[in-house]
Order: sequence, then C-alpha cells, then structure tokens
Amino acid sequence: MKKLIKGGTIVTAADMYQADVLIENGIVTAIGTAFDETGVEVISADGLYVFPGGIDPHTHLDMPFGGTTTKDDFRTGTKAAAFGGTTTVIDFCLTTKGRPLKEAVETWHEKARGKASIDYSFHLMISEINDDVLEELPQVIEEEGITSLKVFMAYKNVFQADDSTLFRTMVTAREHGALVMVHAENGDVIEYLTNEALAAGNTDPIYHALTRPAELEGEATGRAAYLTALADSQLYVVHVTCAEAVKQIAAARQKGYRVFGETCPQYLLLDQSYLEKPDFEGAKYVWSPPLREKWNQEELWNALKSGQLQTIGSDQCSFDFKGQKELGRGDFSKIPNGGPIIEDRFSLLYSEGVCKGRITLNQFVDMISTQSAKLFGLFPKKGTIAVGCDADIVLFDPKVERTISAKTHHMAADYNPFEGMKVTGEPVSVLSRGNFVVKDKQFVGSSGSGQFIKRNKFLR
Ligand SMILES: NC(=O)NCCC(=O)O
Ligand SMILES: [Zn+2]
Ligand SMILES: [Zn+2]
Repeated sequence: MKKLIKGGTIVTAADMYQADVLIENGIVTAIGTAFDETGVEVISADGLYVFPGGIDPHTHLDMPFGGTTTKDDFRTGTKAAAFGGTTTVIDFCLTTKGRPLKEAVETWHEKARGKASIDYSFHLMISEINDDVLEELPQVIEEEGITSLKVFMAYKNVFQADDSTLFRTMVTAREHGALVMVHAENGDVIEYLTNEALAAGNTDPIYHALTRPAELEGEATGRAAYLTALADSQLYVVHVTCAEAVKQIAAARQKGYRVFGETCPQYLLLDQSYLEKPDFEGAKYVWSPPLREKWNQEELWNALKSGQLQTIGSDQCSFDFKGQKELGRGDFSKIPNGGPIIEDRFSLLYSEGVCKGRITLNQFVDMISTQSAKLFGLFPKKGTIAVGCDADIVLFDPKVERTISAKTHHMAADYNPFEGMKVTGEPVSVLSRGNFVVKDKQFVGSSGSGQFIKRNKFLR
C-alpha cells in the first residue's frame, strides 16, 4: 500500500519546506501537495520535522574486544538505533592475520543476518597487506560493495598495523576506489606510557587519558594525512577528539588533500574529568582516543560548523559496567574501551547542536546523514529525501523534552554515559525503506528486515 507523509516540514542538508512525501514500494515516488489519497495510508506529520534517516558511519556491534564482546549485537543495537532515528549503520568487520578477507566478511554477515532491523553495511579492517590480501581486496571492494578500509594506528599487539601496511592500503584504495579510515593515535608511544604508569602504580581510569595525550592523536593524524597525499589517496579520520587533530585535518584540507573527519557526541559533550568519578565509575567514560580537556569541545563544534569535520559517528561499542568495564579494576589498560551511544547520537546533536544555536538545521542533517551517505557511497539512495531515494525517514518532534537514562534506553548496556541529561527533540516514528520500524515511539519493526547494502566506490 502507498503511504503519504502529510503536513510535515521536510528538512534536507540543503532545503527546508512544507510538502507531503509519497512512498511506493519503499521508495519516495513524489513530493508535493494535494495528492489523491484514495487507497493511500496517510501518516500525519503535523508539527513534525521530516528528516532523512540517520546514517551512523561508525559502529561496533557484536565485536570481540578487550577480552570480552560488546553487549549490543545487531539485534539490540539496530533496534536502539532505530528508536534514536538512525536507519543505516556501517559496522566494522574485523579481520584476522593469515585468514581470508572473505571469511571475515562472512562472519560479519552471520552476525547481522536475521537480526538487523535497519539497513547496514561494513567497513573492512586491514591488518596486513600481502599477496593474498592484494588478490582478494579488489573483489571485496567490487563484488561485496565494501568500499571503505579501516587501519588502526593504535591498540599495539591487538589491532595496530604498521605504517607500511597503512601506506600500501592507501595505494590499493586509490587503485580500487575505496576510502581509507584510520584510528589515529600513536600506539607505540601509548604502549610505552601505559607501561610506565602501571609500573608506578597508577592504575585508575584517569590514567587511560593521561597515557594517551592529544599530541599522540595529532601526530598520527598528521602522519596519516601526509601518507595519504603521498599515495594520492583518500582518508577519513574516525573519532576526532581534540584541537591537535583538527589542526592537522584543516591543514591537510587547506593543501587540497582528500582528508575528512568524524567526531562523536561524547567528545563534543563530555570531558576528561568524567574519568575521575569515584567508585571506578570513571571506567564508564573510557574511550580511545580518550575524552579531552573541556576546551577542546568548542574546537570540535567550530570544526563541524566550518566543514573541517564532516560527520558524527556514535562509535557504538557498548559494555556493561558490571562484569565488563569492571575487568579493568586495578589496571586501567584492561578496561574495555567504548560506550553505548547509538541511540542518542541523533537527539544529542539536535538538542546540543541545533537547539543551542551551534549548528543550523541543514547542517544537522548534513552531519547526521548526508555527508556519511556521500563519503561512503550510499548517496543519493540514502542520505536525503528526494524522488527515487529509499524511504528512510524520521518524523521528529522538535519540542518534546526527555531525560536520557539507562532505565528507558533500548541499548543492552547497563548504563548510559549521558544519564540524567535533558534533551529537546525526539523521533516519533521511523521508516526504513517505507516500512515503520518505530511507530508512535513503539518498536514495530522486525529483526532480519534490515538489508545489507552494497556501496558505491569513493567518488574523487
Ligand atoms: N573507541 C573506542 O574506545 N572503542 C571502539 C574501538 C575504536 O573505535 O577504537
Ligand atoms: Zn578507534
Ligand atoms: Zn570505533
């Protein structure tokens, strides 16, 4: 049956206007007014914004990490994402040295299949470059539509790749139309500082931040940018946290390098002092790179506003406080890194960004959806509302107020890092390819209805 979203205000990265949206077979087929409503399901959007569905370019669902596995999997994670206004996630597929890439991709398909209630895609982690990888990689990019490759410059002896691997990934990405993503921190120096701190008996969560100073993020970001230029490739820096890294990205872009950056709500809104909370509560705020001194937040907002940073990812990587974060009691280096953010990414950016006058409504849509669609080969199928697009749509009440809490969130993790924070604005209903996933704040989707999306190559 056709659906008509009627009476709302459509907001895209470029426009804002009152019109109705006609949906047929999961696709937007017309935008206008005075449609014939015979045989059409009419959905009232009076007083609501009609946004393109959020695209979260950075999630870790069902991921083994830090001696445990993330609490949210594709079932709970995508359901929570939908409640929060996100209709597509791009998750990181981990690979194992010496094993075929396709085996890793199949493992990730198995994790998502039958569980995801919204659409999804994968980035592929590159941990080594050898003849086997070079033979397989073009097929993964072209046949699987996995057009972004992730290299970790940190997590020594776990995920970290060396500069040779990074550079050869960049060259391969240029040849085959992929976007290289980096976690930019100097893992070798972090290892040294961590060992020093632990040897001195400094084991509390705050030492996680103190052993990963901003200089090490700035240095790795600059190094990755220079290598990108040398390889004539393209780079996306994930979870940018600080002025040092922003400076490197802005300088690279000024030189005309193809360098892009993402930040996350936690870096815009929380700071290093949270790691000093008593009773080991600081462990809830352990991310890598770490939360920074508060003054960095304004630098990040300014970088978003001025276009030096393009996207907002959640870096969803959730662990319970009880039993998981607690693995690091007595040794901060054993605290699993990450937190539950997938559900609140959209509302936090709207409330703290738009409502507080830091960004415009169009910029909000650009950062939460459109830019990720463009950079990761989903546009114009996703990332906007126009004739021919997937009907991934969020009906958003801009006035309602609510308080974030683990008691009411839909993520599986037992805490919320934004507990008690009041936000303005909330998704009321969310459609994925024309089907309700959330209707009047109730989940009506089904696990397994989300589709794997093959993505286009990076457009230079
Ligand atoms: N960011 C973080 O602390 N956890 C997830 C893994 C990563 O993105 O580095
Ligand atoms: Zn990372
Ligand atoms: Zn991450």
